[in-house]
Amino acid sequence: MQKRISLLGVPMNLGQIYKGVALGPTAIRYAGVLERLEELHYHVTDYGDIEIKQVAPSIDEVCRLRNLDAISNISEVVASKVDTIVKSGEFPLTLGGDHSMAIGTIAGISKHFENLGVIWFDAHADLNTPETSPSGNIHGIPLAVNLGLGHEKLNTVHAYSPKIKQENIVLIGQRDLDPGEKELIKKLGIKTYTMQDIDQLGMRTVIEESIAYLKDKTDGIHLSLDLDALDPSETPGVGTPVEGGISFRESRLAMELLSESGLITSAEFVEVNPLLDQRNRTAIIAMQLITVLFGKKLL
Ligand SMILES: NC(=[NH2+])NCCC[C@H](N)C(=O)O
Ligand SMILES: [Mn+2]
Ligand SMILES: [Mn+2]
Repeated sequence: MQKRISLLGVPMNLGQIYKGVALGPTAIRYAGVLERLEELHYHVTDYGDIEIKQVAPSIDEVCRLRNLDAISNISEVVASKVDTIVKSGEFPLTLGGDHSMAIGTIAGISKHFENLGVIWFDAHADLNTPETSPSGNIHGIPLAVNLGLGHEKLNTVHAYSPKIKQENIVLIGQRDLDPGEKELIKKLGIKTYTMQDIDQLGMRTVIEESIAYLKDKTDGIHLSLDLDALDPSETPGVGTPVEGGISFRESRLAMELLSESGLITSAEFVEVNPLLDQRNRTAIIAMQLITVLFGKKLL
């Protein structure tokens, strides 16, 4: 992995209903992420947080998505910033913020790759479309948007679409899929390791198979890690917790294997909400997973 990292906070909270997720980047910084990465001899440039102006909550009259225009505008800003970071040759490490930020991050990153792979580590698939979304919350649709299946105003962020191909995606950790998402996964044949698959195969096999699946057909892999992939007993500070999740130790193993593969070219850690957390535990776990992804060993 590269020795230069760019850290960028995206305090996005318009993709769901809990405001506290805007404090996620700050909480992960307080957990010491910058210092820990420097101890691992990375040169870290901290670009601070993207400015997110708070807007009056809105619901689009036609498609029922919440805060559509605001998220579309912010995604453009995020995409440009991340694009600049990738151009500079540094590793983009973004901290969230709700998962709707992945509309902007992947828009900025994927432009630089022919075939960007994406590992979506999440209790959810975030593959709803405006038609299938049960909530109208845009954090439930970013992966579909990146496939070009979202709303026009989101699909066209950074002036190209689609951002990624269905065969370059691996989903890991799912246990709460809406009916429309299940249909889409089957229709598109998206590689998916639900919690049942993780229990059957073990995390080592899941990650080894994921790497084997993506390795030859992609020229970079983005890790999009939603902290709600982990079990809420270990990461309670998330807005949409789902029981029966991945343990911290399995997650750490996953990060270790991804680190050793040397294939990860960008990463984001999202959905940390300190107002729903206990003693900053969720941010601390995010920080620990980040350090393992960047090569930290226990001995
Ligand atoms: N990034 C997340 N935590 N997404 C949760 C999505 C929940 C649900 N599937 C929805 O569309 O509303
Ligand atoms: Mn999730
Ligand atoms: Mn998510």
